[in-house]
Amino acid sequence: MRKFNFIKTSIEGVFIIEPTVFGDERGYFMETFQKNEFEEAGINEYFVQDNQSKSKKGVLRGLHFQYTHPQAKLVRVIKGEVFDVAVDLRKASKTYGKYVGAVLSEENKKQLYVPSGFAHGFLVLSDEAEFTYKCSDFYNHEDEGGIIWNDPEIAIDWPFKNDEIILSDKDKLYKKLSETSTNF
Ligand SMILES: Cc1cn([C@H]2C[C@H](O)[C@@H](COP(=O)(O)OP(=O)(O)O[C@H]3O[C@@H](C)C(=O)[C@@H](O)[C@H]3O)O2)c(=O)[nH]c1=O
Repeated sequence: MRKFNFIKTSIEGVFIIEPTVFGDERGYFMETFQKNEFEEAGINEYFVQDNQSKSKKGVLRGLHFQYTHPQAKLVRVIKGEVFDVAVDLRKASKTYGKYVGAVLSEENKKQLYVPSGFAHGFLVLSDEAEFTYKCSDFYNHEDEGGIIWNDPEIAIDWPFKNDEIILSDKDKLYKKLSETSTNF
């Protein structure tokens, strides 16, 4: 029996992944990652770091990447609901500068697989959200990069208005994609 449904998106290599959920009188059980099925779907990653964050409503974390140690990410929500975004930064890609957006929630249990060569970010839609993800390379502070969340050329259709959005000081300072030199 298959444990995951891999749904292709408008960007090559990005998948929405739906788990098979086994409910019973105790609650539920699901697998959240399994090497064999992911590899069959074309996702060949060796994940080396797992992260978790909690954020309040309106918090937008992103759009982040690492310049020379890019991280593929497998992301999901364990509490609440977010709008999650992956922006294609792969120079040779026919969807360069385009994005995929998906609502991920505690309820729908969907995951987003974001390959290396993407910027990633999310906006919290619920009162609070706990977010967890696997990464294919280690965090490297010196290597961190980002793109401003409201870059008009990417034109992400965030579900909240500008004045409802809470950013870190670092995320406020990022520039547009056209002013950022990446090498993916
Ligand atoms: C991301 C990260 C942060 N930190 C530390 C650095 C800092 O003191 C504190 C908070 O870091 P940040 O503000 O960068 O956290 P955050 O804004 O949540 O950064 C994350 O955003 C999402 C969208 C991603 O895709 C991730 O890859 C990562 O960039 O945690 C680590 O120690 N390891 C890590 O892997």
